[in-house]
Order: sequence, then structure tokens, then C-alpha cells
Amino acid sequence: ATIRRTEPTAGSGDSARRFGTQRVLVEPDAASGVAVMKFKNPPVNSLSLELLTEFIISLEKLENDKTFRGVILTSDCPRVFSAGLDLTEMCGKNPAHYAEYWKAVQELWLRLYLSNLVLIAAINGACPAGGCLISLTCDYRILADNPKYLIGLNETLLGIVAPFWFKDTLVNTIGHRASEQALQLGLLFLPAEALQVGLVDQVVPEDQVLSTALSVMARWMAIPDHARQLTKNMMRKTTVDRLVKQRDADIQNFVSFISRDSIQKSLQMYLEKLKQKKG
Ligand SMILES: CC/C=C\CC/C=C/CC(=O)SCCNC(=O)CCNC(=O)[C@H](O)C(C)(C)COP(=O)(O)OP(=O)(O)OC[C@H]1O[C@@H](n2cnc3c(N)ncnc32)[C@H](O)[C@@H]1OP(=O)(O)O
Repeated sequence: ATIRRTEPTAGSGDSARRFGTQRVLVEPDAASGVAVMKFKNPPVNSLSLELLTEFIISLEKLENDKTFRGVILTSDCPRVFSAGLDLTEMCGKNPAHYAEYWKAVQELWLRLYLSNLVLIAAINGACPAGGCLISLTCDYRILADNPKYLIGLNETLLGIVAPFWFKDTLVNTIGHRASEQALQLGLLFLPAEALQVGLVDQVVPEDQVLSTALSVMARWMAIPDHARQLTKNMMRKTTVDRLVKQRDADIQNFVSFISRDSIQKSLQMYLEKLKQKKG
């Protein structure tokens, strides 16, 4: 994928400089050590191969810059945090493309889930499937209080199955029983329900999502990095190792599953339904 970097905006200091790429805006504040990363892949921030690639590059840049200790993930698109994996990447393409795409999805998850940075999701819009997965890799989730902003792993509604590492990430967050129900039914939770089940940590008025994320970030950044990072690693490494050990097999499994005629038909029908919703 071709990556076009955005020009820094005019400003006096580092904190006024933006960097990033076409689809991932990064607003760094060197003074606080916090960067706000905004997804900008209109209309719905679907996780296309380009967005995944740019996301990984921007994250790596922040990980390698010791100025930054915390990142807030949020959306630049109105009403949608992320619509999840890009269905057009999983429909009507060839096996090599599916393999490349899935490797990028795995790569992003692996980097986010064990990131040394404090990651906070400021969820300012709908957050289904892969969008929910991204928020679940964060250390803390704040969701805007809007009944349209549903969140959850709804894969079964599309006739597909959440991979084991999506499931593991959910189980690590809300426990086994709640995950079993949520995954089988493909539940998309309203904000109050998401809070109750522990899928998000806070629900706040829409105009307070970012300010809340910044104040929560201050609390997390008050903890010495090495102790917090080792603790995060202790909690999450077993889950990550499971995928690392069978990464290639997981790619093969995805490619053969997604290539089935029945799965392609289900996805096509789901896409059609999304498009017809408008008319
Ligand atoms: C072995 C393992 C096998 C498989 C595992 C695969 C795992 C997959 C995980 C996933 O993430 S699958 C993706 C699941 N995502 C969804 O179900 C969300 C679908 N989208 C929506 O529900 C809605 O679009 C929204 C609530 C996010 C936003 O609603 P609204 O603002 O009303 O926008 P529209 O629905 O009108 O959509 C605008 C435009 O965008 C297209 N689109 C929506 N979602 C996707 C998507 N995920 N991928 C690609 N394109 C998407 C939609 O079709 C519309 O296109 P137009 O051409 O009609 O403008």
C-alpha cells in the first residue's frame, strides 16, 4: 500500500505539530508525552489494508520515540469509531490477498495488545467487530453515551466466526460466560449495557470523551513505566503467545474459511444489506 504522510501543521512547538499519514492523524503533545491518534478512513473507518498498514507505521513511530508514553485512539469520522474489518478486502479477492490482509490484521493486534504505551480508546462512534477488537486491546475504554454507538463482536450475524484470539481478547475483558453469550448471539451492546458487562470502563457524554481520556491517561502515566509494562506483559503474554505459535496456521485457516462459496455469499449479502439500508 502507498503511504502518504500528512504535512505538519504550522505551529510554534512540538505540541502543535501533527504528523501521521493520510488515514491516521497523529496529534502529539510532547510536553505531556501523550499523542492522540485519529482514524480517518471515511465514511466508516473500515480497516482496509491501507488503514491497517498506516496504523502499524504510526504506532511503531510512537513506540520508538521515547517522548511518548501514552496514546489515545479515536475517530476523525463522525458517528463511527470503526466499522471493523473492511468487508471488501474479504470478498471477491484471491487467496494471496486474503493471506496478506489477515497477516496485517494479526500484526496490528499483536502490536497493540502488548504495546509498551498506555493505550486508551476514546470511542466516539459505532464500534462493531474489528472496531471493538481494537478497543479491547487498549488498557482503558471510554464510550460516548449515544444509543446509536453500539459495540461488540457481532461476527456471527455476518455468518462468520470470531477467530480464537478475538475470543481470547474478549474473555480476558468480560469473562467466559458473558463472552460465550456475546459471541454466539453476535451481541452489539448499548453504552449502558457495555458498561454493565465490563466491555467499556466508562460511559460519558459525547463532548467529554476526549477530555475524560486525557484525565484517565494522567492517572495511568503516574505509574512507573517499567512496573506497569511488566505487569501488562504478565497479564497478556500467554494470550499473545497462542497466536504467535500458530500464526501461519491461523492465516491458512482464515484463507480457506473466507474462500468458501457459502461464506463469500454471506458476506456479499451482508454488504448488499448495508447498501440497501440507505435506499
Ligand atoms: C476464521 C476467521 C474468519 C473470519 C473472521 C473475520 C472477522 C471479521 C471481523 C470484522 O470486523 S467483519 C466487519 C463487521 N462489521 C460490521 O458488521 C459493521 C457493518 N457496518 C455497519 O454496521 C454500519 O456501516 C455502521 C454502524 C458502522 C455505520 O452506519 P452508517 O453511518 O449508517 O453507515 P452505512 O451503513 O450507510 O455505511 C456507509 C458505507 O460504508 C460501507 N461499509 C460499512 N461497513 C463496512 C465494512 N465493515 N467494510 C466495508 N464497507 C463497509 C457501507 O456498505 C456503505 O457503503 P456505500 O457504498 O453504500 O456508501
